[in-house]
Amino acid sequence: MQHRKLAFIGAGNMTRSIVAGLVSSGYPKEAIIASNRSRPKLDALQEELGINVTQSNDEACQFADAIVLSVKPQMMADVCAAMQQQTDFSGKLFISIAAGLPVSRLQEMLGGDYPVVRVMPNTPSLLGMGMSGLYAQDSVSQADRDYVADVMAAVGKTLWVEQEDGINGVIAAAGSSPAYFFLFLQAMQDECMAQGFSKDDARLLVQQAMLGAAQMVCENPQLELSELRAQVTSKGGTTAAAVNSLIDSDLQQIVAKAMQAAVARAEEMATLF
Ligand SMILES: NC(=O)C1=CN([C@@H]2O[C@H](COP(=O)(O)OP(=O)(O)OC[C@H]3O[C@@H](n4cnc5c(N)ncnc54)[C@H](OP(=O)(O)O)[C@@H]3O)[C@@H](O)[C@H]2O)C=CC1
Ligand SMILES: O=C(O)[C@@H]1CCC=N1
Repeated sequence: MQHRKLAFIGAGNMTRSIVAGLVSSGYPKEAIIASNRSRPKLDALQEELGINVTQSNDEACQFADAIVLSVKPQMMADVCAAMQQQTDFSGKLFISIAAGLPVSRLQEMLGGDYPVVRVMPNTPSLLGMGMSGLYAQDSVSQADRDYVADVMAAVGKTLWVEQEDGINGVIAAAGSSPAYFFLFLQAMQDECMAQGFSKDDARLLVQQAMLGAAQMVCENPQLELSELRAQVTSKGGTTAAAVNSLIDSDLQQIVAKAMQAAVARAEEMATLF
């Protein structure tokens, strides 16, 4: 992989997840810089990961060949407007991880048709277990595409989408979805506790079941998910009772509605910011 100088503008949860994954995969820490409005997150990144940090977005931008735009979508316009006053963006590659903001809007914010790759990552990148969707317009060079794909592959799996609105589908399926799984597990943990387990024991039970199930999914690509479920479900047994209860409560529809809400919000954000 090329080790271009890489800047992260905004050092919040997602930057931390990607940078930690990158550093542990061997990306040189001297080649990474992060900027942030306030100091504490920068100090933690410097101390724990050894990367360069600054409170000046301009300094980060000037240091780098590739710039990851990692502030909240509603902050993006102001951040880009301020940076373009101080820095010549020629020759720089932009990587936006912001939900909702299309390339055309990002280029407007940047003040020119600079190459932009949109990436929709998720926080398990921290552990090298991320899932990122990528999109670029045809004008983005193969070298730039390969670089961004390599960076994200260092922290997890990647999937290119052909159409830009595919990124909103990635948000619903992978960017936001760790939160759905955490919510599901929390509900299970709460019920375990209601059934008499301590909080720690309840967590152990549900997290290990989730991990084992996820591993079985990954290691059996030839088996449909419904088949894996069938293997747990004895006729007239306990799993059938639980699964039928979920089906009767229309889990399928609940999940579909939640994912559609994520897409709708991403579409709305494109009009708001
Ligand atoms: N969290 C997630 O799971 C995912 C997030 N994303 C996207 O990643 C982006 C960042 O999200 P996330 O990391 O969760 O958000 P956070 O709020 O954790 O991080 C945003 C960071 O930006 C900093 N910031 C705000 N204004 C400025 C500024 N003017 N200059 C420099 N830094 C600034 C904030 O600093 P301060 O500490 O001072 O407030 C904060 O640390 C968003 O666009 C989001 O859509 C994409 C996929 C998944
Ligand atoms: O909630 C959000 O908007 C961001 C994008 C995907 C995950 N977090």
